[in-house]
Amino acid sequence: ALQPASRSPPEGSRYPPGPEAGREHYVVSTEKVANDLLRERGSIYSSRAQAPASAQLLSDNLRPVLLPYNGVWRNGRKFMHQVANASVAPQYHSTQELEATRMLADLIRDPARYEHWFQRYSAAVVFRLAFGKRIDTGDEEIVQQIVAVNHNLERIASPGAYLVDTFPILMKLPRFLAPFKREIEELHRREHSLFRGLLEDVRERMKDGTAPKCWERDFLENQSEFNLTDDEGAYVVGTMFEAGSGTTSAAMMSFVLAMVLHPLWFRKVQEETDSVCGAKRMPYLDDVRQLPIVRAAIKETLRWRPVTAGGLPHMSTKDDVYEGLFIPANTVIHPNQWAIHREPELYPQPESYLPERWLDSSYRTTFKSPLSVYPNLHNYSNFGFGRRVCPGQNIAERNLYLLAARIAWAANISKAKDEEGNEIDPPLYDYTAGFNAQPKWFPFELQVRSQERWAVIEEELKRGAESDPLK
Ligand code: HEM
Repeated sequence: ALQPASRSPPEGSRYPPGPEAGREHYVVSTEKVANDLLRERGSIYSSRAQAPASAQLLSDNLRPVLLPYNGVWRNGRKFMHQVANASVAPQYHSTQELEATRMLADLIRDPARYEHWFQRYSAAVVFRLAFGKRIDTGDEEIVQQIVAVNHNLERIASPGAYLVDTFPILMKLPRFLAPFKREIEELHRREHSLFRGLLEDVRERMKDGTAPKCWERDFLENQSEFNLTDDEGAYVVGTMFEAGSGTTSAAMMSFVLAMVLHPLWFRKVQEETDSVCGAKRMPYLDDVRQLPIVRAAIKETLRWRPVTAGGLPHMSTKDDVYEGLFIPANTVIHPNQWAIHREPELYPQPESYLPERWLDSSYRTTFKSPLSVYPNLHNYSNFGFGRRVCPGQNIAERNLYLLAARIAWAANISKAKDEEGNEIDPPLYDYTAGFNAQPKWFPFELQVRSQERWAVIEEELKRGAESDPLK
């Protein structure tokens, strides 16, 4: 369950282990050990290794996801919790529902671009919450810039991308001898001015009373309480947006893959949404309580194809002993989610997509009642561990249920057919290697279930546009 990693991070992990010299790495492959160390001993195992290229040069020690266990991280974390949890209150339901309707309409009109729609609308939800702006009427250029920031982070944080992560002594080179410094610092300037620009934009709109309630405004109104500088606050909000959009869309792509490969489960999800909502209205967030099959299908998707497959590594800050094993300070612990979610004692037939393991009481290690509450994603290892656990998990959870329920309610999904009418099986595992593991584009068919349902979507689009506070 706890294996030395001989300095190589697990497959799928895209965050670098940091300066290598003499550093120990352990890969954790059971939930118990991950919880024992990262959660129960959270005061020791909640830091991150500081890779010079991504944490220092690109982020200037401002990006919360990469920060060590220090005061800036703690202050940022408090803010993130507060705003993310406030954002799932009932008055924000319509925000997620409106964007979900838009996504559904675009997906039905042009299913082949499903990757684009998932990305765009996962981003749209967080964009609204973070900056009080609609992504479709907002500045398209800003959206593109944020996508570029994400790409840069992924590239620069990839293990082996920059020699300076292996030999931190290279940081001592003067700028004129270190092209990598000039290159990455330029990228930092760009992302810094983008994040600050978004903050200043809300500050300006607050002056004339046109800034809607959003995370940036919450920050500016309570800045002294959160004890964060303008730069720190801008990075907290900016990187919540960054961490929140790609992850949710990656999970949705795996959900569609699961449904194409398991048509019986897709049928069950459809039957459930039909029995709760009928044909005359689509599912809403308030219906989620009554949709255990939808929740199970999502939970099983995340188990079967965890988004952060290699897990985000934590680093210890003190010497420790675990079951007789000495773990020195500054050890990097990789919670390998791929393995954690395939522990056969907890998940029999781990390679199979079996939503029933969350719904049927004969699955003793996973089933929990009542089904109006379980399954859910609370404390689910997919979102990490302990003090570093994903602060956006509640937002992600609602988005995933809502999108899954609505796709099933609105459309039929099936395998694509070749010219001779034979079904095309999408590959079981052909995933991107990035930080967010997602299936590469695959063909499938998606059609609206009836004109009646399409009319409901169009009506809802109209109604949503009229009542949208950001219109
Ligand atoms: C399916 C969707 C998502 C998945 C699977 C996911 C997963 C994760 C994981 C595994 C971590 C690392 C936790 C650890 O170190 O133990 C993390 C951290 C983080 N996530 Fe998420 N996440 C998702 C959605 C979101 C959303 C919607 C937001 C924001 C609105 C968000 C914001 C963050 C931030 C800011 C961190 C860094 C926390 C820190 O280092 O203290 N995530 N997420």
